[in-house]
Amino acid sequence: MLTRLILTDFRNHADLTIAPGPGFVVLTGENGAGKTNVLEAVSLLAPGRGLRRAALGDMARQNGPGGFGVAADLTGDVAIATGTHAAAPERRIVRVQGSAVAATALAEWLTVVWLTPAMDRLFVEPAGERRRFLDRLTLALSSAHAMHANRYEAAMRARNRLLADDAAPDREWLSALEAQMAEHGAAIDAARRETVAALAERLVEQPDGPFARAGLALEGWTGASNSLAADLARGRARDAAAGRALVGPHRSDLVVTHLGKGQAAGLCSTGEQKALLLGLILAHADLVAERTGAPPVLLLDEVAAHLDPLRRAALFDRLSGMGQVWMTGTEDALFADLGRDFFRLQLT
Ligand SMILES: Nc1ncnc2c1ncn2[C@@H]1O[C@H](COP(=O)(O)OP(=O)(O)OP(=O)(O)O)[C@@H](O)[C@H]1O
Repeated sequence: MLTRLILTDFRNHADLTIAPGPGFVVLTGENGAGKTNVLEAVSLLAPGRGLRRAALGDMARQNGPGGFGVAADLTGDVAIATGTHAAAPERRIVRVQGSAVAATALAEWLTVVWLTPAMDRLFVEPAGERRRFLDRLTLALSSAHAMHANRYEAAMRARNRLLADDAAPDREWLSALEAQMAEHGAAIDAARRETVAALAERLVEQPDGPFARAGLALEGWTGASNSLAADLARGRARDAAAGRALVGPHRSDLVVTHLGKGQAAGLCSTGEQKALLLGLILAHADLVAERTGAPPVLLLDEVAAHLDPLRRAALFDRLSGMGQVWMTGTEDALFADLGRDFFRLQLT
C-alpha cells in the first residue's frame, strides 16, 4: 500500500505529492486533468511498462527538463522510485531503499492490478492481448514467470533468425534453442494453467451481481497435449517459410465465457463484457491477497461512471476492505456512496 506518491515531470504533472489513506483513493477532475496519468505512475511501481504500455520517452513532461520521476513510500518504511534522466530518456532507473535494482525486483514489494477503459475490447481483440493480460495476472502469482517468458522469447527470436538467415542452419544449434523453448515454454504454460484454474475456481463461487461470472479456459497451443521440442523440430521448414514459430505458448489464448449466459465473452454486450472483466479483476485481487498475504493496490480507471447506481453501490461494497483502491471519475457525485471516510483529490 502506498502512503505517499510523488510525481516529478511525469506527463502533465510537474510536481504532485499525494499522501493517500489505506482504503479508497478517489481522484476527480475534468477530462484531461491527469487522473489516468496518476494511475499510470502507480502502475510503474510494479514490473512492466505500466497500464498504457507506453514508451518511457512519452512519459516525461513535454516542455519539461526531460526525464521524469515517480517515487513512493510503502507501508513498512519502504521507499521505491522509478524514472528516467534527461540524458537517457529511454533507460528506466529503479531504486528500492535508494539502491538500484532491476524492474522485475519490484514484484517483491508491490502488486498493482488495474482495470482501464483501454481494456474494454479485451474479449474481441486478437489473442495476443488476452495472453498479455493472462501473463500479467500470472506474474502477480508467480514471480518466475517473467524470467521464463524472457528466456522463451530470446530462444524463439534466435531460432527465427537462424531459420531466416541460414539456408542450411546448424541442426545442433537449432535443437539446443528448441530445447530451451520447450523447457521455458512448459513452465510458462504450467503457470498460466495454474492461474486459470485458481481464478476459474474463485469465479464459480463468486455471486452474480454487478460483476458477471466468467468461465476461463486456456486454448490454442497447450503444453498438456503437445511435445514442444518435437513439434518445433518437425516444423522447421514450415516455420522458416512463415518467418516465425507457429507452435508454442506464444500462440495460446485465454478463452472467456459468460457463465450466466453460456455465451462467448466477445458476443456479450459492452456492459456485460465490462462486468465480466470486473469480476475477473476482483477475483484476481482476492487471489493475490490470499497468496501473498497482502491485497494488491487496485487501480480502477473510470469504472464508477459506467455503472448504474445500484451496481456502483454493490461494487463499492465489494471493494471495501480490499486494501487500497484507487478510482477516478469526473464528478464527485459518483463517489457519494463511499461515505465520508476516504481520501479524495481534485485535480485541475
Ligand atoms: N508527456 C506529457 N507531457 C505533458 N502532458 C501530457 C503528457 N502525456 C500526456 N499528457 C497530457 O495529459 C492529459 C491526459 O491526462 P489523463 O489521461 O490522465 O486525463 P484524465 O484526467 O484521465 O482524463 P479523462 O477524464 O478524459 O480520462 C492530456 O491533456 C495530455 O495532453
